[in-house]
Amino acid sequence: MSLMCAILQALELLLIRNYIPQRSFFIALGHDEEVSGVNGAQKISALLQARGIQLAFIVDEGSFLLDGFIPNLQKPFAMVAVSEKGAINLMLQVNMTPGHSSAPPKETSIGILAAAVSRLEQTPMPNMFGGGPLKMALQQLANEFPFPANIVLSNLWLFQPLVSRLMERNYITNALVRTTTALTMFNAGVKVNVIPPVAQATINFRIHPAQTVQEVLKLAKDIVADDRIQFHVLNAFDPLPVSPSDDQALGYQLLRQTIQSVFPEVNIVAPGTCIGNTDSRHYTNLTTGIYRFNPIYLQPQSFSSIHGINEKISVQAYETQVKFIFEFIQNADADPRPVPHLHEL
Ligand SMILES: CCCCCCCCCCCCCCCCCC(=O)N[C@@H](Cc1ccccc1)C(=O)O
Repeated sequence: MSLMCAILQALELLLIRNYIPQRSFFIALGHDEEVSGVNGAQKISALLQARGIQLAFIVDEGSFLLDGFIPNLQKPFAMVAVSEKGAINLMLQVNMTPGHSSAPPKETSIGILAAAVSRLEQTPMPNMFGGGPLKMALQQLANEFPFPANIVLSNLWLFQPLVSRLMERNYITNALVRTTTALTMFNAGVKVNVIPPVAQATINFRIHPAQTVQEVLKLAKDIVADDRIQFHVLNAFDPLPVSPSDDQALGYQLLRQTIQSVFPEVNIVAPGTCIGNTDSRHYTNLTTGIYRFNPIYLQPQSFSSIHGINEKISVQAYETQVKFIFEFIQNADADPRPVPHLHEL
């Protein structure tokens, strides 16, 4: 929400200064991002496609200036998400004969389903470290760590098994190395003394970039391993393609340039994966350059306030968001050629 306001406020500032852009900019603000974007972003994207429009790149929310997410890394760094996890909303259902609770059968629909979802929760999907942009990000960050972490991260060919295990230790970095399994809904029973005929549970999987919907469904079926349980895929999509982040990648380099100008204290801009989903996934038909970055600092302690209690942004952080968008639009307008990244010796 704050990013949307910052975009509008930055545009207002540009208008006040009579700014006339050289290239075309499209501002697409969907009204239903939090409930899938099907009637907003998806329709906007279809309309632009019907008008024959191709985009150089797009920028959306989804990643931040990260501060304190990796132990021993003292300084914050900017993570521009060049990919986004896929997702499956899977409904499991058990149908059993209803009856009087005074003489219950050995197993009920609730018991069977509870055991199945518990097996899913207790059996994490495989650790896929090395199969997405994360490895590249850690290699770029290596020199920011003190000894011996710098040596470990510079030699992932040797230490990959160790680092992949360390990433599992907290639930946020864990989400970067595997498909996550979240039990989000459970419905069964309407009366205290009736054995319910139907029990339903919904599981929200977020798919690691190195896996597909079909692979995750197969793993889930193998874990559940109970023919009495029906699988209903409510909706699903594969992880998003990885957008370029090399020296020629216009959108990525413009973000890097603007981050270095607005946040001079940040040394590293690294590519990453967005663990949530954004409206940007509806625009893959218009560009191969999709970048997710919100120019604010995020600390682990404020992560739980996203979609949680007391979600907030400081006035100063909001002002910096506006400044970032204001500069970014002008940087993107200045020169169509990418700004090369200067490697330090
Ligand atoms: C090298 C270590 C780095 C540590 C990385 C830490 C990353 C922490 C940042 C993660 C924040 C992710 C927030 C993404 C915003 C997503 C917005 C959102 O909530 N979208 C909904 C969209 C949706 C999708 C499908 C149905 C309904 C809504 C979502 O649930 O993903």
